[in-house]
Amino acid sequence: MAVSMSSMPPASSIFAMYASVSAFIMLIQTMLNQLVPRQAQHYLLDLLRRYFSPRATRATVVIEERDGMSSNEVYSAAETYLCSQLKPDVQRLKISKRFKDPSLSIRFAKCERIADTHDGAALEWRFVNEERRKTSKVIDEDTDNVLVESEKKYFELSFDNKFRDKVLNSYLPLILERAKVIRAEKKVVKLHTLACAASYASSFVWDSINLEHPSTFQTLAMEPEMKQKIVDDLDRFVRRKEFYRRVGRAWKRGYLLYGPPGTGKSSLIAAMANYLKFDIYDLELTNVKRDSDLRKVLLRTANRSILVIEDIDCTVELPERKAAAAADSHCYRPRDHQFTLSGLLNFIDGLWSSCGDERIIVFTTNNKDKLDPALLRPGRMDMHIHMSYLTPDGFNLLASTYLDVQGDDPRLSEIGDLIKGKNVTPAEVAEELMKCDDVDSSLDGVVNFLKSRTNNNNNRNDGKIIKDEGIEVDKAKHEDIRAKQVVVDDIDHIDISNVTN
Ligand SMILES: Nc1ncnc2c1ncn2[C@@H]1O[C@H](COP(=O)(O)OP(=O)(O)OP(=O)(O)O)[C@@H](O)[C@H]1O
Ligand SMILES: [Mg+2]
Repeated sequence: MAVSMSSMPPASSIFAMYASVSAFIMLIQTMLNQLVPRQAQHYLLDLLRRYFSPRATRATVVIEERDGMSSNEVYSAAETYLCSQLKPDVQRLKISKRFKDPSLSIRFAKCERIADTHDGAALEWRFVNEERRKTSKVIDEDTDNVLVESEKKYFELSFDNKFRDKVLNSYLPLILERAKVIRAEKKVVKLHTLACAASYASSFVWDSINLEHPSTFQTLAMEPEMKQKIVDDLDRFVRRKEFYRRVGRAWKRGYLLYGPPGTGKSSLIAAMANYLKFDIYDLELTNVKRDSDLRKVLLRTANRSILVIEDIDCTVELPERKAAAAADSHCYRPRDHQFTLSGLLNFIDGLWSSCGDERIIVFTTNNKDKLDPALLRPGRMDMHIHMSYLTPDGFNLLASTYLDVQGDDPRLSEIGDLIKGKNVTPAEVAEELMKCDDVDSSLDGVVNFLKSRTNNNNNRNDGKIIKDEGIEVDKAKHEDIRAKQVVVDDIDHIDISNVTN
């Protein structure tokens, strides 16, 4: 962004001003000819000209599309802001829409002038699109994409020079904020997963698709107070930019979600992303072999995003934990990886989080008691959230979203009583609710399902439990894990002791 001065008062007043200044200087020159030596005359006249020449009254800010090889945030914010409040005199626009994008993307197609006002200041924007004779290739630092530039685009923002401070210190920051809000409203949340780019040996790229997960806080069956605490915590986090800066902390927040399979951990992550409109980076650690690779992939994640590491107890092995993990976990996978949990945590706590803003990190586990203490120590994960088996309140919510049956229906209280004391997951009950279209049959199905389950255990008739990823686990071993979880769950229903207010 460059600020330039130009003298642009009305033509008549410029003429009048110059005429009187010139006459005055000529008079002085005549006097000087008689009084002052010739060498000193030049110096004095130069001083006088500078002093009396008219001052610049207009300032122009130039905002180019690119700043070197990076894209210019101010340019993109100005484009978003100005296109969001198009005036009828804008003559030509570019409209596009990618499949699945919810709304149209609008850009200027040719040079345009747009007027705006801010706090008493009249502002004039000019969009300029200059064709280039020669195309040039640049690599976008933000996206690593190769861009072919055949045109130069920039905005010029002109205003009376007396409003210079107002424009730089309040108008442009306001436009950055407005653009952020407009983009957030329109934003399609993306899910990024790691892919190994064949063309760059051992380098990783994030592949992205639109996040189609429809989970929201409204559809999530959880204790209402717990849900509210999470929503409040997210709200507080995103509005506390200044707070984090003031106390010298990286603007990041960590959540540990723990609980049995099918209780909604992944659904909660999707609900968080949909609520905040933050992209998700799903980091599958088994794909990463070294600490250095991990750093590279983390540094390629964007701000306002959620980094998710699922099943952290299974994917990060510490040497001393290998034996125990091999003995009693279904998900132990031998690996030759040269990175460590402490490497991951140090990087997340240190460099990575300090070079970005609004970062959320979520770890999930089915076995909180198997986690390394380094992950659980105070200050590491800000909030520990227990995703529990289904409760009567949770069932009411499922009945309302799946069947449109409300809480005052007498059949719900019967089901609520059956649910108390039984370890059934929301996923299991949701499956029952999906079996038929008819409300009565669905509720009968849930009642039969619940009656078939004995209190507080997960007996199934086949003696085996099929877990995620198709791995079969002995029922006895699984129940041993569940039993431990029940004890842990009772203690740590929800731990928000480290939540800073
Ligand atoms: N709390 C919940 N509220 C609403 N639906 C839920 C909830 N928990 C689970 N479900 C339903 O069950 C499905 C599976 O849940 P989800 O994948 O979120 O569980 P999870 O805890 O992540 O399981 P895992 O530990 O196996 O990864 C969801 O798609 C959703 O339909
Ligand atoms: Mg999951």
